[in-house]
Amino acid sequence: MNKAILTINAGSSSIKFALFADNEVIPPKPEMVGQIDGIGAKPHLKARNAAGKVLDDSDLELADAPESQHRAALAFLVRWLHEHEAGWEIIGVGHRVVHGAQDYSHPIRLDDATVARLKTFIPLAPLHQPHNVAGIEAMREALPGIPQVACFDTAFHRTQPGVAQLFALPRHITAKGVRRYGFHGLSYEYIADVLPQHLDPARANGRVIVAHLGNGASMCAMLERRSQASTMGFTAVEGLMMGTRTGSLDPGVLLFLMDYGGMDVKALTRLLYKESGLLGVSGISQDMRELLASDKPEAAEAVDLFCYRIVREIGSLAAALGGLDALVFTGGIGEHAAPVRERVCAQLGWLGIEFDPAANAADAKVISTASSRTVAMVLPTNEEWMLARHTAELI
Ligand SMILES: Nc1ncnc2c1ncn2[C@@H]1O[C@H](COP(=O)(O)OP(=O)(O)O)[C@@H](O)[C@H]1O
Ligand SMILES: CC(=O)OP(=O)(O)O
Ligand SMILES: [Mg+2]
Repeated sequence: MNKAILTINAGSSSIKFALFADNEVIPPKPEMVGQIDGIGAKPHLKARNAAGKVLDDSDLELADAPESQHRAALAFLVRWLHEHEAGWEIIGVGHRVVHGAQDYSHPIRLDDATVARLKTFIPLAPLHQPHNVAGIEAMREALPGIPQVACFDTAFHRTQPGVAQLFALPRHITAKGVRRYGFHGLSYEYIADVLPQHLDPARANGRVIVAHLGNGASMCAMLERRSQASTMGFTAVEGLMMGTRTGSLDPGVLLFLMDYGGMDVKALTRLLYKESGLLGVSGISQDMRELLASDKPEAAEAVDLFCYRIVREIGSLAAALGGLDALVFTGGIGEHAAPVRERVCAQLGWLGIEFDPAANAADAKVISTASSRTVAMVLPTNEEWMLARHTAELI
């Protein structure tokens, strides 16, 4: 049988998985990819093999209540994999784990003690960490004895200067670990890794901002391809406006809502993570495709705010870097939503970006003109490949 590494990215409403062949090196293209999305609402499984053949595309009947559908979906996935992994021997499983706090700046092999440690970070990432841990537990149970590895979204950002990791809080609170961590690290690590293949060395190692725009969205400022600053901080709710998350919000709003709106922690968590962002402002959808296709003014306003917040934060990150040599778009929206890239880049002439609308509309790799002082480009991310590579290294 051929050896393979399985990767699991258990998110807030989806579980993405991929199977990579492992013969000494791991090729960037998986043998099989799939995802169960719509968890908590209308779960649906889609999977295809390396040749693009659809292996499954069906709604799942998961009887459980929405809150327990994650576990049910994982159990289903384990059964499904057993039926479809014919010819592959899984020798390791790599898990994306959103929060590694201050403890982990590198991927780790998982055991009972480390899994227990990861559970203590659940309050730091309530939308992600419980699902990440559930994925680990389900896979450890389903594949006993097979090594499992955790790769952290926060790890890439541990190179940030101290000042970029601090809140203006009293020291005893900072000492409890209330500091800025940053997320989407596997995506940034991948982009940092491939940047020299796409840019001249001076630019690739220069002042680069990467905009990871997916359901969750953040940006990272890099120098010498190492993280210097990020828009996300203590939790994955800071920074940019997202699908259903507010992004940065005047903390006074929270005090007001607690004092006069009768909202408690649970209600505020729901508001900040699930009811706001593109969904909250548009009142229509969290899905950028739907908003771009809509002619409702609320949809247009949501997209306007999304782009405006990106432009504002690019200004902030460029200030931290002392200028800008390249801007990279990635993630579902960054890779596919040309109108979003256009609105952002059109407002960045002052940072040296001379935008090329035709290249952008054609989804070209470089979307700035040949004479542009700063390069703007689109690079598809590959978090799964980073997971597989780290897992292979550690086992
Ligand atoms: N062709 C497209 N045009 C505009 N937006 C798109 C397109 N394809 C995907 N998106 C958007 O990308 C977002 C999901 O990004 P993705 O990176 O897949 O999310 P996740 O954070 O779940 O990994 C959604 O808002 C979706 O509407
Ligand atoms: C950290 C984070 O926001 O992740 P995602 O984009 O998968 O929601
Ligand atoms: Mg994502």
